[in-house]
Amino acid sequence: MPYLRPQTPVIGLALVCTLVFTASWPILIKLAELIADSVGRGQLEITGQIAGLGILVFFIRSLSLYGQDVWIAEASLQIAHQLRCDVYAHLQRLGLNYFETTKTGDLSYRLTEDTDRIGEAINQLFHQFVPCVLQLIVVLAYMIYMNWQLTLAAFIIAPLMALLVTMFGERLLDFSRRSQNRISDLSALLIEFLSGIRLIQAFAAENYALGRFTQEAEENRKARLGVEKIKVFQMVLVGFLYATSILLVFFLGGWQISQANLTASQFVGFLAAALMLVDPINITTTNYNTFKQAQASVDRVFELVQLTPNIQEAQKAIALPPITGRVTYQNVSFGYNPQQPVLKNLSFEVQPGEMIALVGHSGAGKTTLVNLLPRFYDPDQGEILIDGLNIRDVELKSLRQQIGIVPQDTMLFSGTIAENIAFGQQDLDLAAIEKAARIANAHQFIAQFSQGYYTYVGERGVNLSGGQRQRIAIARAVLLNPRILILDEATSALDSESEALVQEALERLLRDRTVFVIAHRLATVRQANRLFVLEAGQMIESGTHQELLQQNGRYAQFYAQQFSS
Ligand SMILES: Nc1ncnc2c1ncn2[C@@H]1O[C@H](COP(=O)(O)OP(=O)(O)OP(=O)(O)O)[C@@H](O)[C@H]1O
Repeated sequence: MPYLRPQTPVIGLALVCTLVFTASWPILIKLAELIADSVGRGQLEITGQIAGLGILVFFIRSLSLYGQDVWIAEASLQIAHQLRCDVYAHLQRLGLNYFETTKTGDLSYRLTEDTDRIGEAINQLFHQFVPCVLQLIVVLAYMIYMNWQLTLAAFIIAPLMALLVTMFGERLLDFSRRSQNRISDLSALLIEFLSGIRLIQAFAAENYALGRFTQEAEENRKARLGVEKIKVFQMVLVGFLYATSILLVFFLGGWQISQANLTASQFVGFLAAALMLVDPINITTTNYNTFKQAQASVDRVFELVQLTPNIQEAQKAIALPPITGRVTYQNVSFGYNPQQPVLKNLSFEVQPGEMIALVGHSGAGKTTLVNLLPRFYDPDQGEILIDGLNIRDVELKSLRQQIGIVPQDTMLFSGTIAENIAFGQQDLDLAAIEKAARIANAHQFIAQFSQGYYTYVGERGVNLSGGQRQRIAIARAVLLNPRILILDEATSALDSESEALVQEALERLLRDRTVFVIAHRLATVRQANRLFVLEAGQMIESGTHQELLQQNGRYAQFYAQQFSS
């Protein structure tokens, strides 16, 4: 309803057209009766006049049909569009934990196909269903007025038809749900396989992938076949019952004519009316099926709307003022699931401009520790403060805008290099983008492309090397100019020239900021003001590289394993 309401003026206009269209039915029936009469009597002039009138009625009908269909299309497409945008906006607010456990293909299917199906159902509701129901009522009323006995004969089977259609509708809903879930699974699998095609080819796993794909496609075929069988069976049955009723009408009509209770032309008029019911009966039955299928889509789409983001803004959240970058963790504990704590009672304070290198074995909790700072997750216990303000009390956007992240693998979105550097910003300031790219040692390679900053990257564009991507990510962070920076150092080795360029760019980026770096390089740990050594979610040592080496504790061991060679 909230989506239909804004469209009421447009739908209202369409319904006016529908009424005009419907009103033409009894007129046409009357004209059919009159023309049959005049043809029977051989009155050519009157036949011509009636035909002329008929053309006028058909012309007005056509105009109103056009208005009705165009306005309804406009309203239903607008509703589907609005719904799609709203659901996407809602999805974006859900926490990372949701996306980690959900298949992208499934979500994308719900936002594309399912939403379309809902729009299609709304279109059919107003474009076909309402006009057909009105037509049924008007024509039926006119038939009763003409000859109630014949009408009764024609509709004696109607309750049985209605019962069958409803019964089939319920089964159809069930099958549609299954079928839509299946196709959604198929599209999820397809996205997974296509994005991992390198791996599939590298492992010569084509047959394995094809096997899984075929199996999923087969399930989809079966589910679809179920839906189609129900629809076809229902259509055939309704058609059979309808034909039976018409034959009954012929029998009763013939009897009435033989009794002189009915003239042949009246019978033609009645039959014309009865024929005008064929389409609406067929269409309303098909529409009913479409609605049942759309109901499954509505369930699937609104299931997403009902998800509540696990990261909520406080009711009286304030915008985080420009920060200096002091970060405090107070007794922070966190686990992705409650039974398995990943961070255990962490407490530390980092001063503005300090560079902290996080070191520890894989799985020690380094990424998790920094993920809590932009509130990708909230701690189960304890508090995190920035400049003395609890991050739960500030607006998410203002918090995240002041924290820059340079990930290990840089994701490039389809678009120009300039758009990728100024990612998330509405207006592109090319001078600032170029300046950032120069600081990030990226300007040189960008300038070599014939389109420069307007070169298309990502899907359908040029592919950049690992080192180039990293420098784009650094340029992004330079442009954002955050006080706090999180850097996940790439583990994959670059060639020495590229490595030197990235290193130099990083050194410029890190200057005068509070930095958390998940360190994989010796140069970084040496450069850091302090190292935090994590093990099983606890900070077991902290200090400078030299201090920790002198302590000859866990870091010294770790250093010997990781860096000394
Ligand atoms: N999204 C997640 N859901 C559930 N468990 C997770 C998730 N991310 C990480 N973990 C678990 O939390 C623990 C810490 O992971 P984390 O990624 O923080 O370690 P790390 O020190 O950054 O490791 P690495 O150096 O390998 O990246 C690991 O046991 C990991 O399996």
